[in-house]
Amino acid sequence: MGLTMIQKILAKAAGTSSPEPGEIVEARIDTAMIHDATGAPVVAAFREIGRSRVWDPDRVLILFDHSIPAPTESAAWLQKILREFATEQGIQNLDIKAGVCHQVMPEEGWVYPGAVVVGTDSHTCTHGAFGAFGTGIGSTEMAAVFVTGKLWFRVPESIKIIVDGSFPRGVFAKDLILYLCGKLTAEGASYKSIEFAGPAVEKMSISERMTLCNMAIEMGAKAGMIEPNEVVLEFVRSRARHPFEVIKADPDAYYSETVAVDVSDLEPQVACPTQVDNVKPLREVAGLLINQAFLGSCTNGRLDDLHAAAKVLEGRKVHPHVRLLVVPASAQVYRRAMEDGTLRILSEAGAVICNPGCGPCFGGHQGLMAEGERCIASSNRNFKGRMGKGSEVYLASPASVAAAAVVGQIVDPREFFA
Ligand SMILES: CC(C)[C@H](C(=O)O)[C@@H](O)C(=O)O
Ligand code: SF4
Repeated sequence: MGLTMIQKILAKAAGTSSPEPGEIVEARIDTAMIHDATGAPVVAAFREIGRSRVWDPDRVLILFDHSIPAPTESAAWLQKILREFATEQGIQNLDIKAGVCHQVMPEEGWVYPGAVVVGTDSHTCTHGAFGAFGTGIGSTEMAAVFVTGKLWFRVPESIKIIVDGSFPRGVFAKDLILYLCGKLTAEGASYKSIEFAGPAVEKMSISERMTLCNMAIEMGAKAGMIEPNEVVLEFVRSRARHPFEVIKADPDAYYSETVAVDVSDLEPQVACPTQVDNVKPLREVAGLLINQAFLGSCTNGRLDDLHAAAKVLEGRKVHPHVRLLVVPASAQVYRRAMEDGTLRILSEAGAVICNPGCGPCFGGHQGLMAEGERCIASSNRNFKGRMGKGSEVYLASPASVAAAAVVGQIVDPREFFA
């Protein structure tokens, strides 16, 4: 029996030949990332272990993204702890302004095919878009990684999702992943690795691949992975911090489940409060009034997402009862959107453009809601009270977010793409 992508990556990182699903392996870590929201407990756990030095300061990355610039004194305090830790440990890779960790890591070459990437953030699964094994870990696990450079994993089984067809106008990768969350449910892939494949995925841009892998965790998956194509390889070749090897699944690999989808007749989707798998065709909730629209996050805060929104918003105005918050996922995205005129279009339409980071996605700052208010968001979670106690979040594509911002209610975005 052949091996899946995750089996092969773990085999290489652990120096074993063919680990079976369920087996425990100890893998070498290529990149270890902590951020401002979860970094301080890692430092505390590291101190408790009693070692003085991290195993390799050049493989440790500290990013400030959740609450930047610090909106509270306690956020500033957590960041101070990390700055001091970086200085003490000789960690050069600390960035306070680059943007959302999962966007910045590939941009800066921390993610490449075959790499084992861990972060104290659940959406570290995004990095499967580059053929890496990325996964979120806890703070004490990260402290152990800081000491040893290794971590044990139970080798996951894999689910294969084969995507065929071409997206209709106004329907995007985000609609596909929302549809899949609804179909597989929030526990449907618990501790499994999801491999996305098929002709529609092969054609996808880096950004679309990231959107898919980003939400693997919303189905409970340990990882989401896609075999890199030439576009991905071209991107990583000029950036990768270490030599890498492209790892593909064997043709006769074992999958616990195979799901086939054709996107040709997919329609815009929305995940209704308060679970990511509470997914409906968007038309079923069309007409719901919204107070806020959020375009950003590690799911959909990239240049093509801003472009999709700009296409809807060009020459139009954000509805007077709505605040549209645009938070580019990274400083690079921000600059490109500035250079190509996208930010001007969004600003002229009435959007509030914030500095790169997580912003309102997790209810941190830059746009919380009052009780009874409703937001349509391009992010990945709509849990109870996430963006403010008693408020509601509907998850959708950037196009659906922009369309709702114009009309003041949830509306089918396809009419803007006719
Ligand atoms: C704050 C952090 C631990 C959290 C996560 O791990 O996902 C956040 O990024 C989120 O999206 O809810
Ligand atoms: S953008 Fe949102 S989902 Fe992504 S890491 Fe930040 S808070 Fe988490």
